[in-house]
Amino acid sequence: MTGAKHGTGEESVTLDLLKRKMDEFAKERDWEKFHSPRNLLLALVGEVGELSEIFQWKGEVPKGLPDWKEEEKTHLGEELSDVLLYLIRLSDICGIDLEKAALRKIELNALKYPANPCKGSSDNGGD
Ligand SMILES: Nc1ccn([C@H]2C[C@H](O)[C@@H](COP(=O)(O)OP(=O)(O)OP(=O)(O)O)O2)c(=O)n1
Repeated sequence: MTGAKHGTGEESVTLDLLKRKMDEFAKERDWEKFHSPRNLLLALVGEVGELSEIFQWKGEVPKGLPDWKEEEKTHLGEELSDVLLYLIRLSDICGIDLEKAALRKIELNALKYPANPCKGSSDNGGD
């Protein structure tokens, strides 16, 4: 599996690269039969639960998590990754181009929430 390079010898990470790696992972294990839309959605929600547990009962935490131990941050990175990977896989299995859909959604968000009236206010009149 190859991805674009930036001359550093390291693959540049894109949603497409992660999508292909997840596809390869499932194929190598003959797990495609388990990666149905519903199963993937439930797996995604389960991982969101595991992500939530990390923050559970901690109260508000400062940005950058300055007081967290390295292993806590590593664990956080793992759970964030599980959520991302299942989301990418779910999108792929549903035939959704997530890169395109997300860019389009950002454009729609900007139309719905024009910068000037919304600036500095979270009471933006959205749904
Ligand atoms: N049928 C499966 C099982 C796992 N994975 C991949 C996607 C996730 O990135 C990760 C999830 O693995 P686990 O279910 O073992 O979950 P955790 O890694 O969170 O382990 P645990 O729940 O023990 O903390 O593995 C997958 O693609 N398809």
